[in-house]
Amino acid sequence: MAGSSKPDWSDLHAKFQSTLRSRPQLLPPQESLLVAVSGGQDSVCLLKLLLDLQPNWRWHLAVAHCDHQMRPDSATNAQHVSEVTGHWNLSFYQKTAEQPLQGEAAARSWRYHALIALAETHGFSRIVTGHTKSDRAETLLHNLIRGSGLDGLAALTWQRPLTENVQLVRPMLEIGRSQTTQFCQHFHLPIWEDSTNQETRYTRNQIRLHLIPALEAINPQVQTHLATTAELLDADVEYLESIAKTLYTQVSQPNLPQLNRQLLADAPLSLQRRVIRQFLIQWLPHAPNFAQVEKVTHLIAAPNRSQTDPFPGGRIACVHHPWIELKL
Ligand SMILES: Nc1ncnc2c1ncn2[C@@H]1O[C@H](COP(=O)(O)OP(=O)(O)OP(=O)(O)O)[C@@H](O)[C@H]1O
Repeated sequence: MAGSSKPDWSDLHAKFQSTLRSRPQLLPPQESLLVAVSGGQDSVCLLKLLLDLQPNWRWHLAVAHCDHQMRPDSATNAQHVSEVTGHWNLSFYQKTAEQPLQGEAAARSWRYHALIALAETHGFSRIVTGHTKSDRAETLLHNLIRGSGLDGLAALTWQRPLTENVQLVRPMLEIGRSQTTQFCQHFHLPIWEDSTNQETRYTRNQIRLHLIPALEAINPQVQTHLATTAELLDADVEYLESIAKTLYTQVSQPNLPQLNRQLLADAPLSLQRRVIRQFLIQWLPHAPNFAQVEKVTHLIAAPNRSQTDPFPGGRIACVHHPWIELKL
């Protein structure tokens, strides 16, 4: 395995460094970074890049691995990451699920909680993941197929707060998976091959193995173009969300589940939907889906005393002019 004390500078090192310089808020010098390493090529590539740049940037680096217990070889996978980390003289933190997790979504949700807990406990301000440009393109397509709005298409942002003290950072969004493959081969990095990667069991793998190659046959640059689309939409989402947030404070009551529909009536539909989504997120136990947001949006112009069916948890939205109220 190639050491990190005298890095053999590659094009990818230069590209990565240039991304960090052009986005100085991502991984500022001396920051404490908890690198989320699955053992796969993307996160191992990320770890080597960070290690090689570390002398200049003086970060405090450590590695976190989450064992979802979803595969029979998951403990060996964790052991592999621990050994790679030891070889590079970094601290290693692991979380193991108490019981095998069911499905990708459950695994992801548990993983983020586990990573946040590790970061909070050990004083890391940033969790850094190996998401690539290819992941961004695949996530955009995945969300498009599911009928997502702008927010889902602005897939995988560079950085977002997870808690008051911890940020999630994805510094490899300009790097494609073929580049991480080449990098790992060039430096003989020890990669853990995920046994589910080549299976088409999950939608995301189907997108990766079938849809992207079909789109690349039409336009070889499709991954870059999709990632650019996500980047553009991300800025639009940020802008719309900031206006919606201001409008929400103007039309809502601080501690009551009420919205002033008279004030909302003149806003564009796009903002009405965003405000109502924020309202439902604040007052319902689960994030609302599109149909639920639509039902409440229709109440803006509905006759007095109109109401929706009950939402999960039993609340209904009803019109009590000029208010839309959530009631039990
Ligand atoms: N078991 C794990 N332990 C630690 N980090 C992990 C693990 N699995 C994934 N990661 C981190 O998440 C990144 C993305 O991995 P992957 O694409 O497999 O996840 P995902 O389920 O699609 O997650 P997301 O919804 O966040 O995209 C990896 O590069 C790595 O940084």
